[in-house]
Amino acid sequence: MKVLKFGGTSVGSVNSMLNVKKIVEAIDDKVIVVVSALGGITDKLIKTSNMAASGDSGYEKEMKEIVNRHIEMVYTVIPAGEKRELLLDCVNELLSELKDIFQGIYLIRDLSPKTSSTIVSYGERLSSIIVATLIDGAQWFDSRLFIKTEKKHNKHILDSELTNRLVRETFREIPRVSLVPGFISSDKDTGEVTNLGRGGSDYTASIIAAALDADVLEIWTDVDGFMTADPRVISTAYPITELSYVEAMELCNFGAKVVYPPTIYPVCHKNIPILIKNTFNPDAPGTIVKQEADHSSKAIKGISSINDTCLITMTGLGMVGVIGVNYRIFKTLAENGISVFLVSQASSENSTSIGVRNEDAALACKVLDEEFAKEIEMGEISPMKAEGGLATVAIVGENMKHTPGIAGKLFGTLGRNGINVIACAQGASETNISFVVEGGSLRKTLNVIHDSFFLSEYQVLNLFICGIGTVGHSLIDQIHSQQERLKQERGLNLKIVGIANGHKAMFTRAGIDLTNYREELEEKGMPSSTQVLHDEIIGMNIFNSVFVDCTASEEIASLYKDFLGHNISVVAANKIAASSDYEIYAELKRIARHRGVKFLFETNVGAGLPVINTINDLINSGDKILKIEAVLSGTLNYIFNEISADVPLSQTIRNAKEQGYSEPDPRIDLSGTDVVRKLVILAREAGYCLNQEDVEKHLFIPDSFFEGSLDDFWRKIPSLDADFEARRKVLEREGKRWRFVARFEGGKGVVELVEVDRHHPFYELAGSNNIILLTTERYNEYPMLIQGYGAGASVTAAGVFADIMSIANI
Ligand SMILES: NC(=O)C1=CN([C@@H]2O[C@H](COP(=O)(O)OP(=O)(O)OC[C@H]3O[C@@H](n4cnc5c(N)ncnc54)[C@H](OP(=O)(O)O)[C@@H]3O)[C@@H](O)[C@H]2O)C=CC1
Ligand SMILES: N[C@@H](CC=O)C(=O)O
Repeated sequence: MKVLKFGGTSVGSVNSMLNVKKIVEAIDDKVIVVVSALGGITDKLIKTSNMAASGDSGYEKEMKEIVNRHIEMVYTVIPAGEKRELLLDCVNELLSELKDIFQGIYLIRDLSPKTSSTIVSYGERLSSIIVATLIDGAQWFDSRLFIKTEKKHNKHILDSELTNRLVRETFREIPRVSLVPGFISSDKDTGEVTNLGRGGSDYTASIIAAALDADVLEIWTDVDGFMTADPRVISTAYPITELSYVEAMELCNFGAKVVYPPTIYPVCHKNIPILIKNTFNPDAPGTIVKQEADHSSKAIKGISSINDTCLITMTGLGMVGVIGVNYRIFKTLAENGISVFLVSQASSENSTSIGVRNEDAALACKVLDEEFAKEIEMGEISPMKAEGGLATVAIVGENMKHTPGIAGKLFGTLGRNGINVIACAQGASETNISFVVEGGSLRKTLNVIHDSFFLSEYQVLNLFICGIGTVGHSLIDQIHSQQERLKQERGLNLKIVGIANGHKAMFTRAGIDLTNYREELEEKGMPSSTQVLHDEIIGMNIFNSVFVDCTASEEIASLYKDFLGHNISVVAANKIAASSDYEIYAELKRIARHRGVKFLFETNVGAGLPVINTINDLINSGDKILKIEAVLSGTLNYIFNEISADVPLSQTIRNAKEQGYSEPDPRIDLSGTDVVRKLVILAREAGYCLNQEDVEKHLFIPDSFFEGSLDDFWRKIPSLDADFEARRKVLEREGKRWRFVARFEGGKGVVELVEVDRHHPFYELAGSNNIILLTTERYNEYPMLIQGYGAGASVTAAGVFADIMSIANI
């Protein structure tokens, strides 16, 4: 025998009603069907009662709507004929009783709890007779006759013993289909109508299932079962196939409103499984709740949350070692009907925090301040401190028991994403870890935990790409072409959630489709500005996020500090920050370390060559960099390799720009600034404190060429062509080549144009290549040499990509 319960949404519309009929009639076994009121009717009954009691004649309109809803339902789901007429008689009679009760309330302006209970009972009484008529051969039973309550502490509590006996007597002979109104009951002494509380229809079904030893209790609702997290917040949440009774209890007690919490106990006691099914998607497997749920699966089964938390904290040295303080706190709160859902006490006993709903906070503080008035007056305890606008999150799962590292993983993940845990609690049962965070962090918190505990086969990195020129565009292309492979083979979901250039910016949590991102940015992007980027990226408060700077902008570099401070890693092709004032460089590194995020800029020197990582590896293993000698400018090396009798200096500069080697403003390369920046960065990474102004520069283009605008520069530069050609010829005759060399030794840096002969290691350096010679304590007689492409779109983008991958750490 099965007990099926259909909730308000399942009997709320014509289609869902017909689904209920189909589901029940398809069952071969005997079945007891418990139904709630038509969706929304209980709320409407309460609202209409309150209106009538307050003398608002608008109650009549509400009543009319209640009447119409039921009559229309009868006309649409029950075919014309004798059955419908009989049903209409019953429905009209109930509705007319209800109308009279409302009128009475309106006249005397009084609404007693007893009348309220009577009124809400009409919802289930009406819905159940409609469904009983709809389902072929169904027999209707009045649950007020066998679900009995007694009054305790001013509340109507189920009398289990009496109810069980009456249920067994009522269903001594179980018809093929029985129809029972859920939620409603009656007082065992007075016979007055009572109820089992909002959501009580689940409980009715569970009581009947347990009393009659049903094979299964099926709860038919409007979702596919218990979900791993709130699907309105977590788009990747999915139904949980199996839960133990304890796990289900933990989840539904705390946020997940799939089942009314008291429902679990009666069936758990009898070891009857609960199957949660979706009336609107009956083919979905749903969630099965039973004694022993699958232990081989993930450590946590679900995440629940309440975005309505106020933390009340009581502190004071006067609490330390004093017996009975907690007893007084909970007694006082209980006496005032305040429910506490989280308790956290320091082992020093000098502070206790309790989580209550925001609406209860003022009263809780007041009654506790009164209870501890003496201690507060003596200064032994401080007045209660209430911190509202918080959210409580719980992770639940029986597999957490005796599994080390779950709390570590949880709090580590939260910390890395800059989520501050205000209070936490874990019971010794180890099936639930609850913690409190700022309300504004709830979405990020749920995403972070869901991603790390449920989607671990797909680690997500959320990328904001700023700058889509030579490097940025190539990077996006590379990511686009590797996205699927990384997902399948490496379990990494690289999601670009923001793209910006100097004019437009676009952001989306779901990830940008990279096929036509340029057109989309142009058409749909919002105007871009440093402030917009700052506010949008921090405002999105998205987990595992990385800001990728492919601009050469000083303003964009000035954002890193705030991004790192908000736990957003930074990957920069832009050299401005790492080569700016030493204090800024050091502070950015400090913030990144402190926040547990990364500030990476490998491509700042030698594009995709592993220069900075190599220096870091040498230093970390105890080596010391004694000397750096290098050609660090791809542009300048290209120019000095390309210049010839046919290709003058000015043309080589234009060619370097076209090849994507030079800076957005090539004067940065030609003035030696780019190389100075690189040398400063290398020296700093090698452990020296060097600033750009400390580097000695011997340039080959007069300073006057860098004055004025970029257009002025392009106009003036051909005037140097003849002189350079004359000097080049002399050099050629001598069998030498120009190399722009950067040197750092003994704390001093120099950049200069050097004429090298064929014996020099830099002589053969082709194209835009870079070369770096590192003399260290270990690599002394024979320095370490790193050589290869030192500029260009694809190699630089690949270097940025490698930095991103090292954040993913896979
Ligand atoms: N090219 C190379 O070989 C290497 C380059 N780098 C570094 O990479 C960076 C990018 O170089 P590259 O791709 O060649 O430069 P590009 O000039 O080709 O591209 C720069 C991009 O940055 C955007 N941008 C500029 N200012 C802003 C701003 N304030 N806000 C948002 N976006 C902005 C530009 O947008 P818009 O077009 O709208 O102005 C453009 O999309 C530089 O810092 C460079 O030093 C590092 C190693 C090698
Ligand atoms: N403009 C730079 C590009 C790499 O940093 C260069 O020419 O080396």
